[in-house]
Amino acid sequence: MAGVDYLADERNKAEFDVDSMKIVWAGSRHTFEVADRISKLVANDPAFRKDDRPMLPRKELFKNTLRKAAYAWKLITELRLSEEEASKLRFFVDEPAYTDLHWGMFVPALKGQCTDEQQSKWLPLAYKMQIIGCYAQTELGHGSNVQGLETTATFDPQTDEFVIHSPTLTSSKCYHTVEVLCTWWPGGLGKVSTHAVVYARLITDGKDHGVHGFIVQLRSMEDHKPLPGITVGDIGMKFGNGAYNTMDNGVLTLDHVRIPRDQMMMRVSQVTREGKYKQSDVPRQLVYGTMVYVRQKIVADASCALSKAVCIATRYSAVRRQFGSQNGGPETQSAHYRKSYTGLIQVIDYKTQQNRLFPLLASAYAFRFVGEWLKWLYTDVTQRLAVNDFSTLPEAHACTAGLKSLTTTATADGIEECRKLCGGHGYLCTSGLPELFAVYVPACTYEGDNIVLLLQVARFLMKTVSQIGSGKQPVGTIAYMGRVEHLLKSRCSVQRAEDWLNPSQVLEAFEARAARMSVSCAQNLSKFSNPEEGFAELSADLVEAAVAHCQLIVVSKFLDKLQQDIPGKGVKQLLQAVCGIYYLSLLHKHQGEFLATSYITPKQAALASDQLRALYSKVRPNAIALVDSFNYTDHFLGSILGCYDGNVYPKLYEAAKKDPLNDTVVPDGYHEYLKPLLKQQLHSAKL
Ligand SMILES: CCCCCCCC/C=C\CCCCCCCCCCCCC/C=C/C(=O)SCCNC(=O)CCNC(=O)[C@H](O)C(C)(C)COP(=O)(O)OP(=O)(O)OC[C@H]1O[C@@H](n2cnc3c(N)ncnc32)[C@H](O)[C@@H]1OP(=O)(O)O
Ligand SMILES: Cc1cc2nc3c(=O)[nH]c(=O)nc-3n(C[C@H](O)[C@H](O)[C@H](O)COP(=O)(O)OP(=O)(O)OC[C@H]3O[C@@H](n4cnc5c(N)ncnc54)[C@H](O)[C@@H]3O)c2cc1C
Repeated sequence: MAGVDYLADERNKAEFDVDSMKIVWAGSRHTFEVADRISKLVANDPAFRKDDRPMLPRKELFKNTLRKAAYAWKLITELRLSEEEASKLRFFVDEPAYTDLHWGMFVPALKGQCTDEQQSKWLPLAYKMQIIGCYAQTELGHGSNVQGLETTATFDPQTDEFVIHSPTLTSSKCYHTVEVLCTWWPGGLGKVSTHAVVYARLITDGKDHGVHGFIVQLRSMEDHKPLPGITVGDIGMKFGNGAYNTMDNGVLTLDHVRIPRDQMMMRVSQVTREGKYKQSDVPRQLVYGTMVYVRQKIVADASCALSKAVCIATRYSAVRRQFGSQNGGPETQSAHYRKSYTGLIQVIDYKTQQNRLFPLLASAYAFRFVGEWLKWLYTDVTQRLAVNDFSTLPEAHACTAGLKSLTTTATADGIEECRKLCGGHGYLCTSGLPELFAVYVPACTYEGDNIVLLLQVARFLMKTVSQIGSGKQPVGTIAYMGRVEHLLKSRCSVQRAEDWLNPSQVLEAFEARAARMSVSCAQNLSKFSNPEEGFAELSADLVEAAVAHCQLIVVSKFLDKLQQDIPGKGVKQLLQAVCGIYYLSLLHKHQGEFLATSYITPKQAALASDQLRALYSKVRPNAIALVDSFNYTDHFLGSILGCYDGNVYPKLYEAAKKDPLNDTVVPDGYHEYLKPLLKQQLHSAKL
């Protein structure tokens, strides 16, 4: 059967040019070519094998990751890969490792929070990986509440050093009942990092100046042993087999560890030789800058994880057949399927399957485009910060926080839905979906718990509403609040299902819903004499208003994308249909909010559902081509159910045969545990 493409008929149905769509998905022809080349390099190199991951014991798994990371670094240096190529290599190797924290957080923290002089000392070492760093912020007792961190950095003017110390019960500041309040969670900390950016409360002359970042050396550069005063290790196994267990998330206690004064990251504020605390002109929030950077990256990654799951579920839904007539199949079926599956229905043709799958397919595209836009926004804010323009920082914070929350929640839920869409076989590790879910789901928690982040968006929204009428015109993603009077009064003008394809109508519907929910929250808040109390009491409503605002951003960026020139036969038309599925499925899911805010009528909601069904039919023949456009190799997908040729069943059978349990026909343990049991039954039966 080798070489047969069981999805060929599906591919032949496509009404658009897949090669052009691949470029749209990648972002540009150049990005496509880089990704295509690097993905093949990884797929064809046995050193990057990953199918054994779920079966390896932790120590072996971890050592294997160290080997892969060292080998990847060798390739990067020997092949002189550019930054873009190296990051694609990491992406296609598809294994969380300490290098993520080194490149993704340690280096950005040095860049964003160190002075030029400090950068010139630390960055060259980090770039060459002569030091390996992690981002040590979260403590056992504090993660979300960064202001509440209890590790201290006390300046000692005698020696010109900071004394970094983890609090214990003996510390007057400790309000917990555990004995040691250590740093807990940082990736790369447990076993690898030589250095860490540690966040601690800065104390000078007995005064607490709040949380600041410090560069702390953890391990000897000679023998990798922890330096005096430092206790460090791994925090133990995490959810799932393989999965995030390739990462050494760590625990760290610092017992009066001394570091030179110039290892405080001093871009935002400084401590002088005399111990004087000085604040630069830049806002204090820049201490949180690394998180803004990483949240933006996480949004871009969401479309990758979701598209991977959707690719698997879509291909398998076209392969899998259930029920249907036994008397002859549709003419479009391939010879193989005509023979073996005559008349059975491909599960992708069930409307319920489409109703669960196609909105996820659409979300993968939507998150791709909003991720591209967010990258642009982040670049823009960085350029502004460089010339001391801090005006767009609050919006950048709200957008990165909100979109990180929205996209990771939808992606984690979407991966699990894809597992269910694959029926029983989705539960097999060889489907790739259990590991994908286990690796992905902590994204809802790390870099800010998703609810905590939505509450940040809600604060931003409430602030914006409170400034309406003050003369300060809202701009950017919040500009619609400037038209709030109109949005509160307006009514949806849809009369026929097709009217829901009108972009300005759709945009107004999402703007009106978001504006009305925010204004309603603000009105309710104003009834409280203590605003903080009101905010806490109304937080569930505020989170919903924040979600409405973030969904509006995603919808508007997808619609904006469709305004661009998109070359390739049928590509734009298909993307219009995909975009329609994205916003109409949201409208359907949140119908209650659109109706409750009285912007649409029940009749108009019903017309939206009619249009959504019509779009499912439009997308159905293109579904396989739409997931082929992600251009994922079988290695990257790591899924038998999602393999390109659709030859699922023989591969499942072969993989099962290779399971270690099948190494012997009679299992280990038979003689100790089964035989005596069976003998005993035989004996008692005889009695
Ligand atoms: C094996 C093979 C390997 C191959 C190797 C190949 C080699 C590698 C080559 C290349 C590789 C490249 C790889 C790159 C990979 C990159 C991927 C990155 C992976 C990431 C993995 C992530 C791991 C996880 C890390 C973490 O989790 S770190 C810890 C994160 N912690 C949090 O997020 C805590 C959440 N809490 C907070 O953010 C805050 O405390 C808060 C909730 C925002 C509240 O802050 P607080 O000050 O208390 O609050 P407020 O009073 O509400 O706010 C005051 C004020 O500030 C504003 N604000 C708040 N935050 C920000 C901000 N971030 N920016 C700007 N402004 C902010 C807020 O709005 C308020 O403003 P106003 O006063 O104006 O209202
Ligand atoms: C896999 C993984 C990797 C990580 N890597 C790192 C790392 O490299 N470096 C690092 O420093 N940290 C890291 N972390 C830690 C991570 O950043 C924190 O776990 C995260 O910020 C959430 O904080 P928390 O654990 O304190 O959750 P908590 O805040 O304790 O959340 C518990 C619950 O309380 C709710 N909650 C909390 N505050 C509020 C509020 N104000 N209002 C309403 N509800 C609230 C939350 O929604 C949640 O439901 C990692 C975590 C994980 C899981």
